[in-house]
Amino acid sequence: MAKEKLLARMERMNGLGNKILVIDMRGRKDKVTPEAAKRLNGDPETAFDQIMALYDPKKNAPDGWIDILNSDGSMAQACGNGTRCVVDYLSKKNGPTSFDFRTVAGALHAEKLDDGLISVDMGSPEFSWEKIPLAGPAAETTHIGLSEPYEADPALQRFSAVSMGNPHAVFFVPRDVDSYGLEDFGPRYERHPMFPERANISLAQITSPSSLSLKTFERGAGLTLACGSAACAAAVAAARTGRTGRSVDVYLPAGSLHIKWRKKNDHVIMTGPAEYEWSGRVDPETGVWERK
Ligand SMILES: N[C@@H](CCC[C@H](N)C(=O)O)C(=O)O
Repeated sequence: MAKEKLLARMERMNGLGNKILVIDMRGRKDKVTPEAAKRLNGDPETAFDQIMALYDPKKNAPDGWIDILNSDGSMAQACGNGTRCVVDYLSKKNGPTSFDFRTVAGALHAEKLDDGLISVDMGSPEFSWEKIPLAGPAAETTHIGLSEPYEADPALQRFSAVSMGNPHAVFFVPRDVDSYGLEDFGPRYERHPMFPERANISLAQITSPSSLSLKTFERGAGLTLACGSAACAAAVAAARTGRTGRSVDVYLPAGSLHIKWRKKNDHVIMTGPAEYEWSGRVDPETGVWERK
């Protein structure tokens, strides 16, 4: 008789509505495959924005290595909301409150705070066109003119580019972020020839020197209710262009994230909630799953 495959523990969570699956791969040799990701996303019960696959600790990552998969099966270098979900999962299970992970983008430190919120050190932003990356030289990445094809509205023809480990284009808009039809042009902008690795496309409306509203069409996942790395990118771009200070609340449909861009070490600290929904088990190769 064929040996039954050992399923991996899977937690359905969300970070301000950003749909996350945490898959605990510690103690295993196999990997969560892009095929499994696509299958899980195709099922309405497990459809997600990102999978956070937690592997055994590696050098300089005492709490584990994290692979991030988008819902189209592609890999991402950063996921702020997903990182908070991993911290919530581990702090409930084992009790610790301070974590050091690693991803393809490097070290990732996070902490569960006394009030239940979770802070993630998202590292330093990068502004050079090669690192974002953009397709060609841009001396000043604070104000970049989008080449055609673009939307008729002038606010949608100029962006700030930031890498938070992953590529972000932030368009500062004068009106409510919901009034622009991001769902229509997001797919085209995500794959615009100026972004060789595609990009997360955000609309940001400044609402005060310490707050902004944000809507994001995520690379590899589409329109989502929240994107933590985009919140960091928008906050950094806003401060860099003098629109806000370095400490802001970023408002999303399900609540807000606090973003602080530290002067002392250039790191961006994102603080917000994570929410558990349900638990299950999954075959990481095929994406066949069951609810506990
Ligand atoms: N939702 C995430 C960002 C996920 C990665 C992104 N789609 C990409 O491909 O870069 C977040 O909370 O940061």
